[in-house]
Amino acid sequence: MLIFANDSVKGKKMIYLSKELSFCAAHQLYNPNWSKEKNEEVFEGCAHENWHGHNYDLTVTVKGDPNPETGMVMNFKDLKKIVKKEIIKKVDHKNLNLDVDFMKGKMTTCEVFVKEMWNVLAPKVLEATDGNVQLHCLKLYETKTSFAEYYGE
Ligand SMILES: Nc1nc2c(c(=O)[nH]1)N=C([C@H](O)[C@H](O)COP(=O)(O)OP(=O)(O)OP(=O)(O)O)CN2
Repeated sequence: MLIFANDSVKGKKMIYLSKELSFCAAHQLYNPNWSKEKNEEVFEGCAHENWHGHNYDLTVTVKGDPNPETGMVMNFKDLKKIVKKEIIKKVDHKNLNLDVDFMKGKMTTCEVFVKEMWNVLAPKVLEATDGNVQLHCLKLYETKTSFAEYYGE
């Protein structure tokens, strides 16, 4: 089902609401079209054939107007449920290269990973809020000092 954002989302009283979630996953950065040597040259230790792991931190930010009756853009609990169901359960304690449907055949860099998460989450947030709330930003920390942000464009 295709749901479009309601006009109110584009209004001026928009509030940005964020929820942070964490997960652990294994991966490898490896381009199958390149030689082992080239992969090791470009990706260094991240190309190691027996994988390596990260403790990822994901910040999900949505935007909308507070509902006049609840005072909420969206209940944090509902946002958490969506992210857990659509993302965390699929990636936590998994191998991103082998186990995750939405990453099949993709490079598992922080950039590609955050973009693919967006493609999964954006329609689910709209659907769950009848088009009243939009995904605004995903911020994915791969390490404490390395992260990618995506705004859907
Ligand atoms: N553009 C990208 N570059 C790198 C990615 C990536 O996803 N996108 N990933 C890696 C590694 O997998 C690694 O997780 C991150 O590397 P790095 O930031 O160097 O990690 P460190 O823990 O060594 O960082 P410090 O500088 O020690 O804090 C590599 N590049």
